[in-house]
Amino acid sequence: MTTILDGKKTADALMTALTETVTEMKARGVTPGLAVILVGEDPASAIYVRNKHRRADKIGIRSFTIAMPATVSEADLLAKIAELNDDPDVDGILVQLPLPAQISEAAVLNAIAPEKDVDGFHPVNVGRLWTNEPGVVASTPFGIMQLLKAYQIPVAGKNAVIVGRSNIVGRPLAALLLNASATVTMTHSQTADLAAHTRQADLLFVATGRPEMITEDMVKAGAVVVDVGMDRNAAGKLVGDVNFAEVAPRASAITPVPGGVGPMTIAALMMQTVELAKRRLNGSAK
Ligand SMILES: Nc1nc(=O)c2c([nH]1)NC[C@@H]1CN(c3ccc(C(=O)N[C@@H](CCC(=O)O)C(=O)O)cc3)C=[N+]21
Repeated sequence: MTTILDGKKTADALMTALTETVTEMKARGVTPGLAVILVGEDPASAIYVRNKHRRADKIGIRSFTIAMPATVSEADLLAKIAELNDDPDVDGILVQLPLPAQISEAAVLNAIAPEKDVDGFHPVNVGRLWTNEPGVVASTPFGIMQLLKAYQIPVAGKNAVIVGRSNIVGRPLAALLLNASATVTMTHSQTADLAAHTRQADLLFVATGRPEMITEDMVKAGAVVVDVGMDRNAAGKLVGDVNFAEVAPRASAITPVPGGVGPMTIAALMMQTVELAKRRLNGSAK
């Protein structure tokens, strides 16, 4: 029997608990505030923006999107970030990726104040993560760790294999798994004999953006499979990076798409926005 790792249900439960925290914070005069900057029209980003605001409204977080045209200049985007860095009502700032080609992603991520960097993409927060110091962590990997925890899936000593080395998923996930004492293998588009690696995985994480690329023969029987993909297949249906129909019967547990990692990413973002806002209650400078 395969366990379906239900991200929607798990996120709902986490958010119910968080609503209580937010209610208490508001009574003490602090409403957590999240600013999202969306440049242009990436479809995955649009889904993310919509679901984020829905979730924030439900739990009492003040969230707003600043939409900028795909043609915006880097200088204008940086000026907007500077304004949000100085806005005392904004606890978290998130710039949706990817950005259009004329804008340097590094310049933008460096411009966000590390204390407001709710995505954990600023080099200071990346450094904290890799040195296992407390800090903000990218929402998708953080959400995945919360999902494993909710299902009491052991991580320490397990062979964790990650397919995909992006800055927003693969790399920070590797750090979190390492901090949780897994034995971590990073694989990517240039890995020789990918299947030889994935077949060793007790825990397999896939974040490549290649629809249904992980097939049954690439998975060890009884593995836990976490699918970070959000792709459209040839028929236009939303699918993950894992061929669910083939792989699910072989796995001990697996995330669905949709309803797996996506809702957990949003839950993680809300949790971290509230964590950043708590500093206002404690009166520390920001
Ligand atoms: N700075 C930055 N951080 C990100 O974390 C980031 C980003 N930029 N850019 C875009 C991608 C995409 N992303 C999603 C998260 C959740 C869902 C989500 O809620 N999915 C649901 C709903 C799917 C649906 O409604 O069709 C699900 O999987 O069940 C989708 C997409 C975060 N990303």
